[in-house]
Amino acid sequence: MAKKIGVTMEVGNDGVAVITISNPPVNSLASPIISGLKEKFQDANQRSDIKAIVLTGNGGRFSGGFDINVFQQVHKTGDISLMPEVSIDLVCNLMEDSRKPLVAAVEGLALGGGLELAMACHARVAAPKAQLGLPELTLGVIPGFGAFQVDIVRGGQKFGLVDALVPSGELLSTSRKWALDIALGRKPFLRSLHRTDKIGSLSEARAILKDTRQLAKKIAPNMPQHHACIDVIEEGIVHGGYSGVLKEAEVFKQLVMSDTAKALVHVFFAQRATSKVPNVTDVGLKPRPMKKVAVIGGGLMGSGIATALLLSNTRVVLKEINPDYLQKGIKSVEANLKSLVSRGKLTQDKAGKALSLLKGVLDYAEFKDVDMVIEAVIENIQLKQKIFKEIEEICPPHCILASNTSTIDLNVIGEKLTQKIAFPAHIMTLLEIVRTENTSAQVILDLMSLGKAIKKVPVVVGNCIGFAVNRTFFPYTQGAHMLVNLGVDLFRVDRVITSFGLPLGPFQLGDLAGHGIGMAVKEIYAKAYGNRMFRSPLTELLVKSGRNGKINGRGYYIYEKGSKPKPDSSVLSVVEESRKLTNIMPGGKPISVTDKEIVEMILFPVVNEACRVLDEGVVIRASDLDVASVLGMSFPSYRGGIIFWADTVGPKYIYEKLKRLSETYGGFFKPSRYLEERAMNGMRLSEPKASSRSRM
Ligand SMILES: C[C@H](O)CC(=O)SCCNC(=O)CCNC(=O)[C@H](O)C(C)(C)COP(=O)(O)OP(=O)(O)OC[C@H]1O[C@@H](n2cnc3c(N)ncnc32)[C@H](O)[C@@H]1OP(=O)(O)O
Repeated sequence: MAKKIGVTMEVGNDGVAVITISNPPVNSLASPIISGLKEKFQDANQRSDIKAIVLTGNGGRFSGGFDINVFQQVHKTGDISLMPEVSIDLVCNLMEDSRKPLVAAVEGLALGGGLELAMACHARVAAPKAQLGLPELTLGVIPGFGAFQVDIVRGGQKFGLVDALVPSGELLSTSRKWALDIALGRKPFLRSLHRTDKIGSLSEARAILKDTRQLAKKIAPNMPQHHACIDVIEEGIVHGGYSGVLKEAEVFKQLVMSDTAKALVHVFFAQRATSKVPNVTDVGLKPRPMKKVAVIGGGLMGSGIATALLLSNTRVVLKEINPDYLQKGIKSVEANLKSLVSRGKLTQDKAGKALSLLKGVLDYAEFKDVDMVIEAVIENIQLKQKIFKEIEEICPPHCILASNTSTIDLNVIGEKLTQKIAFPAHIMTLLEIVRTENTSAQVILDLMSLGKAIKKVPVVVGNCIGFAVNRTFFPYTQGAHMLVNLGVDLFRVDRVITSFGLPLGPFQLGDLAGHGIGMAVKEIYAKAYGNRMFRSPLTELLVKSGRNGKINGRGYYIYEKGSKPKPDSSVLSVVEESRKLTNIMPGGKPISVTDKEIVEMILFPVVNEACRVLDEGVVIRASDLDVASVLGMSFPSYRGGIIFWADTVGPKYIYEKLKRLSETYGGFFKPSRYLEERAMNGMRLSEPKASSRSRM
């Protein structure tokens, strides 16, 4: 059925016009909707049989905001005139200043521009599950339809954003009545832009803005939209609402064209593209429900996975090898739930309900009717092989067998193994679903659906050591070790990388993961990709000196309860030992590098490996790797993900830099064939290949 896109107006006998936005699935404010709204409001204002107006959305959703596809078109064409004029023409002139009262009847989503339209009305009536929000900052822009100005005068969301909350079935009737009451003078006719009663004195406002600017500088240093919104608010406070609206429209257009907006809009669509898997989601299959899932291993990973499943209402059987470990596993699940409750993210009731779905076991008896098994034991090939051999006999034929390994080849773990799913931690949003030759389209679909149910973003990838994310990022630590062995200060490296936008520098990340694990993982990568590894003895020396990382309070940093990690200057003797052993400093003297060079020596090898991942068809499309890098490695989303960023920097530049570095420092930096080809042919890394060599 064709989508019905448009704006309708129906006028009732009571003299109230109901204007309805219709643009499935989220009633986004595409250009025809905006022109439709202008036309209907003009009409309603002119018609003498209309006393008042109600604005609403079709299909149980008010509006998901401005049409983000338009941002994408502006980015592709560079033509800002594609942005329709909304804030003055529609929001101020036709809505705010309308002679007839307007009431928003809000059900479901009212986001971004959608909420702004509701705020331009003279009152808002909402149904209980309405979701109101201004997510524009996550797209690199600010609310551009006048929201900030209205919000300032309203005194923020908590105070009076919604005038009444009514059951869904009464939403329209109450809104109509409310609109008529305003028209008849029984309720106040409030035009927000004219109000000043909720704004404090200028000096108070300036003090708040000063603090907010400092906060934005601290938490969002690389994101211009956070700073811009403070400027726009200030304009409204100092020079009045209309001035604010004009400034907002001007700044909005500048921000739409910014690199940050380009990157964030790319990530928005890239994330949605991950749910489209050729021959899986387009062949009419339906996901099967996962009612009962077994998790083997109650450690950090296993208990995290169990928590996520329980929260999605799935029965979980948690298997451990002895009562002690089982008790620990159950306690970890309880602690995870408790922490959600204490942070206000879960009610006590729901936590209790989730826990009642958990059953701890020490044998496989419960496995005979499970829909899926997720193995989450330590990274030991023999142990994993033994487990899968045992459960293959017991589980029902439809059961999906999955491993949570992050490094081991799935084909080595078990012949009948249909799946690997990676949950880096229960707090991470990425879910890598690794497809082997044995994995059917149905199983992939089932796992994608389960992934969404547990609020993860599933990305389907091919089988290789490290899969998509860990494989792409294995050179991350090595580049950092190379720099330190060349004489660069390790704490400076961490500082430079965090100011680039990663939450942790490579050394602090190593501390967090634990250096014992780091050593084991390094061996696995050395076996698979040894010809392009930089072998640094630093991790081994660190472990030898009793520094296992955060886990024992000491790594490159000192970890004390209740305080931030402190750089440990005594680790420098370990670093010196490593430098002596590698002996790579030219002429025995530390090299001198700029901050930019530090970023390049660490992240260009990552881009190089990402190119191999693309070349081998480990991901379906380049943008999947962007999403995986953002959600799995916390690569800054405002840089668009690893491939998007590399395309912004330029494949030719990266190729030439790596070539020069490889001539000086060896094979670790040698450009890959894919990168070389793209650089030579002036192609972007993200452009699809003519013929694809896929691992899926
Ligand atoms: C001037 C203004 O101030 C500027 C703005 O308004 S900017 C826009 C502000 N709005 C937003 O940021 C909301 C963005 N959307 C979302 O967060 C989520 O899509 C949602 C919460 C609305 C719905 O989530 P969910 O139900 O999981 O569905 P989801 O898969 O994300 O979206 C369904 C489809 O709607 C599309 N969509 C969602 N919001 C859209 C929007 N604002 N514009 C265009 N398309 C949109 C998605 O791309 C997706 O398309 P697809 O099926 O072709 O992939």
